[in-house]
Amino acid sequence: MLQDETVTEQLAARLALLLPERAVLFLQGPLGAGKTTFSRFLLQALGHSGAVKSPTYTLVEPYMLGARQIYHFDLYRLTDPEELEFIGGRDYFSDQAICLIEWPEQGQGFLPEPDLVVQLSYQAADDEPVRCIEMQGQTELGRSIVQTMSAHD
Ligand SMILES: Nc1ncnc2c1ncn2[C@@H]1O[C@H](COP(=O)(O)OP(=O)(O)OP(=O)(O)O)[C@@H](O)[C@H]1O
Repeated sequence: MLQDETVTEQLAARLALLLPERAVLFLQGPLGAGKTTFSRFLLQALGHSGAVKSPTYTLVEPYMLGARQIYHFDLYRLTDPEELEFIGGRDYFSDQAICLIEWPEQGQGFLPEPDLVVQLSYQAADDEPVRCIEMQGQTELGRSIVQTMSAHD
């Protein structure tokens, strides 16, 4: 699916409506593909107002939105997945929370199975950047989210 910011915002808003209190989302794609932008739109759709801090240095940024706990991870700077242990990773993942995880490849072996993989890609074509977002459901929850979203495409 081709994406500009408005389409990305709408997609994130639709996804937000379908997320239960506990879900694990992997946000994958190369540098600059739009992972943080997608996270920002999703957090805003879940009720966050104001800036979204990039958790590149802190690894994780927590949000309490209404009754919902959300953890936004950026694991780009993780050199060893075991570092997640030191920041209390297992507690985050066992919580009743929505975990948005950028660069999940860096946490391999330590992260829970994702419900949904959001794959973002970016290509420069004739000066016009072309962005795509694909969603893949990996659990029953993830598959039902993808099915519901595709039904309204
Ligand atoms: N759907 C979109 N439409 C237009 N511009 C976008 C879109 N998504 C992201 N951008 C722009 O692309 C740039 C990179 O986006 P972003 O920081 O979200 O990428 P990222 O994948 O998180 O990068 P990194 O891996 O470096 O953290 C930003 O300038 C952002 O405004």
